Amino acid sequence: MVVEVGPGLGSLTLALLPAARRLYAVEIDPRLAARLPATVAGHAPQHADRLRVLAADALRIGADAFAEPPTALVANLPYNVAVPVLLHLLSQLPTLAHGLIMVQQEVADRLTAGPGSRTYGVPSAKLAWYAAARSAGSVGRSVFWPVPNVDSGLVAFTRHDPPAMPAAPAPPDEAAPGAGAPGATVSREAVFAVVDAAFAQRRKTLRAALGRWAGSPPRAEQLLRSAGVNPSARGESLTIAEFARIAAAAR
Ligand SMILES: C[S@@+](CC[C@H](N)C(=O)[O-])C[C@H]1O[C@@H](n2cnc3c(N)ncnc32)[C@H](O)[C@@H]1O
Repeated sequence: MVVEVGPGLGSLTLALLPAARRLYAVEIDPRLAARLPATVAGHAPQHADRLRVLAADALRIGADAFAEPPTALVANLPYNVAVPVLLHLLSQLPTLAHGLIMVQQEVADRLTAGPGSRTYGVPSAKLAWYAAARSAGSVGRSVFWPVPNVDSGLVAFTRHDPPAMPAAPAPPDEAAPGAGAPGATVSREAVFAVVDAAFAQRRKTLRAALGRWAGSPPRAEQLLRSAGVNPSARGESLTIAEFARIAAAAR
């Protein structure tokens, strides 16, 4: 059960159909969406019954649009909305277990970067909440016509469970109630709010960058300590598990 976002004229669609039991092609342009069945009927008639075209915006689509739960995303993602589309689909389609996407090379670098890397940021940390991602190669601009002014990169991902909350390392009098308790859960929205705040001012220490989010820098420092995170660190050095611990400390 494959989802392809932005099939356009259908060149990738035609390559995917032999390998997919069902292919949901999500295309925002109604003229391109309307042409796709005829393209497939003309070039791959033996697989035409596998295709389902959804004339829709991938940024707004939900699980109810799919008659069968999709398990894989394979797409040459529209470059201007690649990250929001990827994160939206991972949030809306819990059955999406893995995928291979082509995006602009800079975006591929950001999606696959780990903590401490210059390119590690909001897309890397948020994707890490959902999945393990790795670079799966690069595609030079010269293979496209017209030649674009960017290179492209392939990103492969495999969904994993969100980080588990470990026991709070701080003494009980410093810890917020319930912070970091074993097995405790924290919402994705709460974790992503910490990620957004930390990277909004990525050059600042977490104590300063999270000041507004926490209410004040001293309160941010208190929460960071109870989460076992150095208040002098910067967001770019934190794993998604550490962001989750900070969010848990604030509950
Ligand atoms: C980079 S082209 C890819 C075309 C084709 N997949 C290929 O590999 O040659 C982007 C395609 O995504 C579509 N698109 C752009 N934004 C979209 C969105 N939010 N939801 C669904 N499709 C979108 C465009 O209409 C276009 O067909």
